[in-house]
Amino acid sequence: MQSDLKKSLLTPIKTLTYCVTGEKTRDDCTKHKSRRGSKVKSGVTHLQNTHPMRSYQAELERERKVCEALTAQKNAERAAMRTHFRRKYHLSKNVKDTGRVRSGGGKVALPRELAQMVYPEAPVKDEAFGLLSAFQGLGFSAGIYTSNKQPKTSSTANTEPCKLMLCVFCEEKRTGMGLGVFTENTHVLLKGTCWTESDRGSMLVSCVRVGSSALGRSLCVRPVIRRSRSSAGGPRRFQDIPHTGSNGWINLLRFWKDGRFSQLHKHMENTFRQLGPIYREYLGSQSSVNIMMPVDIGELFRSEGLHPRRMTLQPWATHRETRRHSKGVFLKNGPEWRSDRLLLNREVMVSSAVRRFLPLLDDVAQDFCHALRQRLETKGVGETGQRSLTLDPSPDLFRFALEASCHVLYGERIGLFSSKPSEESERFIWAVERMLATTPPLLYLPPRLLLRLHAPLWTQHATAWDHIFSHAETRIQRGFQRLQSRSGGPPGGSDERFPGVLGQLIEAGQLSVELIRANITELMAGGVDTTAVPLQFALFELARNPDVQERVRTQALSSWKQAAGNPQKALQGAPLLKGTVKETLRLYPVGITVQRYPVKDIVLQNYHVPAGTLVQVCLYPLGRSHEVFENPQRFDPARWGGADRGRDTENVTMKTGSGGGFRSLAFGFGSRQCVGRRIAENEMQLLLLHILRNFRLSVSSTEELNTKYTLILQPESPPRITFSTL
Ligand code: HEM
Repeated sequence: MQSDLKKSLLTPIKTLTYCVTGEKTRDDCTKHKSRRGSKVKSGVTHLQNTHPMRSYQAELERERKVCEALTAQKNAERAAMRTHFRRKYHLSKNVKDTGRVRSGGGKVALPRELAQMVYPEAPVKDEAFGLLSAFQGLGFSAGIYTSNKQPKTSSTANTEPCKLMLCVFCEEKRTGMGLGVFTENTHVLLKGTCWTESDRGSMLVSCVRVGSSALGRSLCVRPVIRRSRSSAGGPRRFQDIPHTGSNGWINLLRFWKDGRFSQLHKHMENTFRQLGPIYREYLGSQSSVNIMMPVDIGELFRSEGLHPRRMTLQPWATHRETRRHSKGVFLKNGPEWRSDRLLLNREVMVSSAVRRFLPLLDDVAQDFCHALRQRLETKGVGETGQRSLTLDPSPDLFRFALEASCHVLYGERIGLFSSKPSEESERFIWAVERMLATTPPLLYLPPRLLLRLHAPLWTQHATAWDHIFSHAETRIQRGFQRLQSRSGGPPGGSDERFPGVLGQLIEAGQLSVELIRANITELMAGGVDTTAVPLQFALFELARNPDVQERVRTQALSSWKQAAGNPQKALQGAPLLKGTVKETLRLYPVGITVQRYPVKDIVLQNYHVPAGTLVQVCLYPLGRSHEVFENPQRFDPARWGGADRGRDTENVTMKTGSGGGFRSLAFGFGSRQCVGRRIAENEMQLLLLHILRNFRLSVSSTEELNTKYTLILQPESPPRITFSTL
């Protein structure tokens, strides 16, 4: 019975197997088919039960299980990381985490490097980046350091054991996830990319995840990728631009936690080193593409359009809106900006305007030196005529900048070099400093919400602005009265003195009173710290480079002599003074970025960047880049061509097509560049001229100055400088 049953079942199965495998002749098959007639059909329904199909299905099932296990493991890893970071940063709990960890088998075996990051024994260098890169291998959107779509790499190739590496370019040791060994070109970076010593900028090495080998193993390094600008496929996609993590809020949290806002310039420099000459950054709700190479800046400049736009400083704009003040050129955009800007250019940018205000700046600079000489005589040490005094010059420089601004803008001296400067002026300086310091943290928060909440940060910011406005208002009122009394005077007896930019604007009568007020207040607010701070850096650099100081002095003295008291001629004959200002701003750019929204799609570093993207030119890394400047650490005013008198080689090297220019950008570029540029440049050069004529500068330590960023770049603590009479 049993054997009968076996036979009756096995025979059709065998026959069908032959049909499928072809082990027997086709004839057999057909013979059988014809013999069994309609039964064949029912045989086909059993096809799935045949041996090869069963094994195939079993294999599929095995693979599915492996796949599920891998996914569970991957999810569990992510969950473990999330839990870790949630705990660490006190973020709200996600119920999925425990579920995922359970589905991953309860005990999640993290790759060794990952485990080290989650439970570090010793903090790794550059921890914040380590945390970010921890997400990289997991394909977790919050922290990918290189482009989010990495090219696939064969898992067999170049998977070498991970080790501690030394990057020959930045000479930093790298540890953590994604480390790999790369033999051919000697060095490799774990987080993203690095330029090789021999071919910086074009050879990139990046970490990629290699299929399932990333689970339980480290990431591996793929071979050098040559990035060709003329790649046959055209520019790469915007999404492929390397970035510092796609979750802006996590990035923002990290920025706050690490106090990275005050070191934004250094952060940018490091990020370029790690990711190459272009990267994207998400911070809170903002995102930008950051660049630093002159060739890219040239490209950006050519796409800025007729009404170039910068990133709006929202806290400033909100202050104007809530107080119902008009906005000046700094905050305006479009045709409105352009018409105001053209009128202002006439009063502060064109050479006839410069000729008008130069003598006023010269007066203030000479008075500064006179007051300092007197102080040396009374408080300095040494014999009469050879006195020296060591001091922190920053309070004096702030007073100088305010006095100079008031003289040029209002045509008024406010007596800040007297032994007892007015309290009102001191309060103004304090208000500008407060306003600048409270701006960066407010940039990433909604000011109107803070206003409603009466947040102290917002209150401080708004109060500082109110103070700046009331200071300007008093002077503007006085300016109007002065002009009225002047126009009411006897015919022919009018006062021919320069009435200041304010007076010029009133006389021209093309801007409304409200717009004059808005613009003059902006010029006042923008004109003090921006010049006082670079002057600190300039004095420090001259003091710690005595040879440079001597060369600049020699040229300045001879030019001053020849100019016979004409400040304009004196500056023209001493281009090293201009070089000193440029060199100072190269190393210590006041505003660390210049931003633009291109009006058309552009290609930067062979990546497509759509119109309307916020692109930031990062001035600090640019000024210190070996790619752009020879020996960038050296303070060398002659690099700008001042050694042979009267030539401004910046213009000579300004080859827009090749990006040959676009190296000295502290004042921005194009039609939207700093409107106070001519005031600032001349003010600083004249002060340096008179200081070098009067004093020898020295410092006790030639160590680098630590810097911090509070909307402007400034020394962490002001340098002390010794002034000795010549
Ligand atoms: C060393 C000193 C200074 C530096 C480095 C500096 C830098 C800058 C930069 C980078 C910009 C943006 C330019 C752009 O987007 O292309 C700017 C804009 C501006 N600066 Fe300055 N600045 C300085 C001094 C001054 C002074 C003395 C004043 C006023 C007297 C001033 C008033 C302004 C104003 C009103 C704008 C907005 C211009 C516009 O949007 O049209 N700055 N400055």
